[in-house]
Amino acid sequence: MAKIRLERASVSFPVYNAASRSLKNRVLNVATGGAIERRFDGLVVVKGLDEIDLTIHEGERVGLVGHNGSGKTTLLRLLSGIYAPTSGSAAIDGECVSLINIGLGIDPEATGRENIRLRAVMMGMTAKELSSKYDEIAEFSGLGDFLDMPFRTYSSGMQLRLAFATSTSIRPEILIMDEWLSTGDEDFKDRARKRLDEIVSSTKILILASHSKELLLGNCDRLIWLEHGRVRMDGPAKTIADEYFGR
Ligand SMILES: Nc1ncnc2c1ncn2[C@@H]1O[C@H](COP(=O)(O)OP(=O)(O)OP(=O)(O)O)[C@@H](O)[C@H]1O
Repeated sequence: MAKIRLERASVSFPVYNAASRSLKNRVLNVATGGAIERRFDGLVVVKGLDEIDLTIHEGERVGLVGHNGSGKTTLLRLLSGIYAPTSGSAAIDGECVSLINIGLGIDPEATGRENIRLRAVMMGMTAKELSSKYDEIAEFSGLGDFLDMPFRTYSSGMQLRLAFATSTSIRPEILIMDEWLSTGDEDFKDRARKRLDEIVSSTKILILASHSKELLLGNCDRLIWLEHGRVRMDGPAKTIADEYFGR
């Protein structure tokens, strides 16, 4: 069973060149950002996430909302295994794929074909899995002969096609997203939307951070409202969306 469990999980960022003398130990009176603190040894740290307790079970579709800097991306990165908690614990059970940065692992000098392989390895695909999916990825990209050209020669839409085709080729148990990837020309947009719907509906756990009420209500049944790196509210999507966005 896929499952996520965070216990008092914090992620803090040390900032070595902060103009720390100007930092007042003020109460948080702005909506944005995590808490900025000066540690006992004088170092300034930003608390991206502050002692989060969270359990997500198989079958849940969870949306993250919150103002800029409230900790959404930090939480997605923690759940994807990009960050480890600086204190507390994070147990992620299940094969997890993050579509947060689909360009990760791309080498601009390598060809499209080589980049499909690079990205696949980064996503944890085995050689056998890749060989069974390779032709489908190449075809979905619609890049034809350009697959033998270096990635740097691609237009931005072509770059996206390749990264998207590769990143959405597996069906993970846990899917992590922060935007609906649907750029590209009309033809690709349509196909991309369909493929994304497929991967979203087959995943056992979805975590989606967004500022769009429509997107969140359309895809999530539970919403978590983050504020200053803490959970402000957690509950049924509609209830929390009404509170956060207003009715
Ligand atoms: N690499 C970093 N170094 C220092 N501070 C960071 C770093 N990454 C994030 N933070 C801080 O952690 C806090 C949470 O940031 P995060 O990116 O998680 O917010 P967010 O909710 O995704 O915001 P947005 O909606 O603007 O994308 C912010 O105060 C930010 O300044």
